[in-house]
Amino acid sequence: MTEAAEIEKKMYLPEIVAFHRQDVERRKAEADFAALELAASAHEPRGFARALREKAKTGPAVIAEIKKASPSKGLIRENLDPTALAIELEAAGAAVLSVLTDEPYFQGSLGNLRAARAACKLPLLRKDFMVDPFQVLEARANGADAILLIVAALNDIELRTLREEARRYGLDVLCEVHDAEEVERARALDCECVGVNTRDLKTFHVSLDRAIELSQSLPADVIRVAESGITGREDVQRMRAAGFGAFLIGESLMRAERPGEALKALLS
Ligand SMILES: O=P(O)(O)OC[C@@H](O)[C@@H](O)c1c[nH]c2ccccc12
Repeated sequence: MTEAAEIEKKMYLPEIVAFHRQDVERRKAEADFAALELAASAHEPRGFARALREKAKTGPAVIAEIKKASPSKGLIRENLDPTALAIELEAAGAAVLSVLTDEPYFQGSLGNLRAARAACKLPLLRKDFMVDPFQVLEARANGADAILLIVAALNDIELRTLREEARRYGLDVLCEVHDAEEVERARALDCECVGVNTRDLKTFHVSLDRAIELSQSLPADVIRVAESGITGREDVQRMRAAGFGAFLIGESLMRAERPGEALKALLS
């Protein structure tokens, strides 16, 4: 079997989502809801979409992602220090940050989210597989300003429920799509940001061209985010010319010895 066929057979997304559906039940059973609500109301959301929109007026708005590992790439950055990274990426000109909080597949944590929040003033995206409204409360309680909704992972009722919950908690939504049908399903949700993932989460195949094609059909009034596989200034410039205002960049920053310098080079 070819490597691509091997990966395709594994179908990571359904496996990851199934894990989170179970895990969230366990966490809910153990949760102190009063304490979470208190922590959530103590966090004043920093305005994720607003920061992206502002930055996109004058140049590429980068969502710099703090990510230690991934199912497709394995370990990306050993000894990942969310505090140092948040400081460095803020100084280098990131518009906002994305922090992986999935533990088993991306080696992230809610602790990393809290550390990033304490270390910088940038708005933060909780990057995880949201399947239950409980995770929205958890997101705000741990300092997130936005959540990710992956259209491929959820049915329309779940999407609507999670979107409403985000609104209730004052969090913005980055809605992730990767084909025309998903764009249509996303339209009804009226999210602040729509991200086209150039990486198909079922096969891990990356295609910037396909994302560029899809950018034409995105709703006009949203912040258009190009996600994944962006490695250089040329990629950013090409995607920007195609109508993307914001860029979600993880691996190419996390592999750099000095992620701040790598970000500055991307923005130069
Ligand atoms: O590391 P990259 O190729 O620059 O990609 C970042 C981001 O787009 C990617 O991590 C991502 C996009 N959608 C996701 C959903 C879940 C977890 C991770 C992701």
